[in-house]
Amino acid sequence: MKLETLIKPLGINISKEVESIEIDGLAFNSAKVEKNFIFVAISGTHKDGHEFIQDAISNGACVVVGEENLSSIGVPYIQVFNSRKALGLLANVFYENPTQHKIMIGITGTNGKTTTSYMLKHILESAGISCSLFGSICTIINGVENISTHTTLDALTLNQLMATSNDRAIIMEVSSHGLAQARVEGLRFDYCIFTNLEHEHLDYHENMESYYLAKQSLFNYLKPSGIAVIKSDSIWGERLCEYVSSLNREVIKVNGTDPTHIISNESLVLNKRHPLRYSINNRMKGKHNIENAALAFSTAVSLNIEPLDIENSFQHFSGVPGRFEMFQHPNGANFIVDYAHTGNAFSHILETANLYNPERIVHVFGFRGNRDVQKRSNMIQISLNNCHTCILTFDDLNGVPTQQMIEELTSLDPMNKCVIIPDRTLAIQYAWDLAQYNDLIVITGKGIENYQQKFELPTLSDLHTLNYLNDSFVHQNQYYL
Ligand SMILES: CC(=O)N[C@H]1[C@@H](OP(=O)(O)OP(=O)(O)OC[C@H]2O[C@@H](n3ccc(=O)[nH]c3=O)[C@H](O)[C@@H]2O)O[C@H](CO)[C@@H](O)[C@@H]1O[C@H](C)C(=O)N[C@@H](C)C(=O)N[C@H](CCC(=O)O)C(=O)O
Ligand SMILES: Nc1ncnc2c1ncn2[C@@H]1O[C@H](COP(=O)(O)OP(=O)(O)OP(=O)(O)O)[C@@H](O)[C@H]1O
Ligand SMILES: N[C@H](CCC[C@H](N)C(=O)O)C(=O)O
Repeated sequence: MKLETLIKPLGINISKEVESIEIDGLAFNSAKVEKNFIFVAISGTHKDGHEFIQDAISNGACVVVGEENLSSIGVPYIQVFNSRKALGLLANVFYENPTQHKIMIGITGTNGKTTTSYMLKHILESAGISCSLFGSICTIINGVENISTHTTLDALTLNQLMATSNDRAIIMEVSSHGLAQARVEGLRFDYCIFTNLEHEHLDYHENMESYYLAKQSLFNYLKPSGIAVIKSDSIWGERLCEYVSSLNREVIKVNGTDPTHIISNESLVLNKRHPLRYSINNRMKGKHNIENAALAFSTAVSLNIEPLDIENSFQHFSGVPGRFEMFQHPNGANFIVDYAHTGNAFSHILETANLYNPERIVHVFGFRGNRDVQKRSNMIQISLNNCHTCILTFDDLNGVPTQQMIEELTSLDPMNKCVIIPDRTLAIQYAWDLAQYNDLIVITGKGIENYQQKFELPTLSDLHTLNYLNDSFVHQNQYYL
């Protein structure tokens, strides 16, 4: 493709000679550059792509796009205001606007994106609309599933993959990181859905306000005919409705679920346009899942799918891997595996668990390393308020040293109210052994993820020396040795 065509949406003038350069590909990582590629230099969180320009040129870059004011780099250089945005726009043109004829649905919010996306895919496919799915668990394109590396992939990969989709609709989760990093730049949505906003990712975003603004920015990508479907009964939801209206885009407000049917057949009351009560047989229990179903339901109704067909489709909905999945212990105790990793999600899951009237609730969970630490004590408090036994364990450490994580867990539990078993397998084993008929064991944080990043536990004598073997560690010894 000629550079002239490629850079049109950037609105930048270049010489005729440069315009005629033939481009064979794009890369934003110097190691991935090949002959006749454009290299887009991005100033990132850890590295600065501008420092790799010469590597990129050695690998074959014939044009470089970047933010810095550079000259004489050896190949034509195009300076832009925002390299990440430029990457999205270039990728979209290079892959020939792969989504222009598709029904594009983007879902954002702290919790519920994956669940809502699975529900919507199921409803749409039951109505004969094939869907590609991009999200935290996997990408599914033309029915082929691949494990995800990110909730929202980078702009280049997104466009590359979308160009391979023969499906009629694309349903994608759009994370706040994805929005802040312009990973969806160049895409346009027919529907943008907002689930909720809770304390999360404040390791990355400065505060709730900037976290909200990142989420809000998804709605800037609505087509002029696009529709926002917003869970509106919160301050953030209300504010978002006002914002979208100010953009002159249609808003469907979703609220009003019926909390009396949380674990039986659920009912949901939709927006003002459809003030009807629908009853769905949702195998995913909990008020939060009624909310997710209501968002999926409202979007589908707006796509002209008959409410009765939607109700019927839920009869065959098999749920979402790792989200409120129930299993039974041979002795009759029940297990719930879930992906809850915020205080609000804990409230939903544990309140739902309590509705089963178990003898005891035992909760196993940890905290991913190098992520929002401010949310942790609230999560422990909610767990302690709702459970008989809380077992704190490791989630993925993400580079945090084991001893530091042990220290962090112990300091979060100064009164030794929790049992601390760092090795997650042993923590689950402990809960398994503890479980008796009518108990409910809730394991949260990793959901369907069937791996645990490798870590080396300190030896028992190290723990003694470091004085970590306080009361909460007592139970661990028998499993640790
Ligand atoms: C903090 C963060 O989000 N980082 C993401 C970001 O990396 P970055 O741009 O900051 O990269 P960097 O390492 O600083 O490098 C800067 C630039 O130098 C380039 N470079 C670097 C080295 C080199 O030799 N040559 C070279 O060209 C890099 O390719 C890059 O363009 O862009 C990369 C490409 O898209 C992502 O892989 C990377 O995700 C990291 C691994 C990550 O962990 N992200 C998480 C936090 C994330 O995005 N999570 C959300 C889900 C959140 C939710 O739960 O809602 C997600 O959407 O997955
Ligand atoms: N509407 C909701 N409100 C509050 N909590 C929810 C809601 N939906 C799901 N949850 C909780 O959040 C967890 C994650 O749900 P889900 O995977 O659907 O969200 P997500 O937004 O995709 O999260 P992530 O981006 O971290 O993968 C669930 O396992 C459940 O505990
Ligand atoms: N098990 C993890 C889930 C992380 C969710 C993911 N969306 C992220 O933060 O990258 C936790 O308890 O924090």
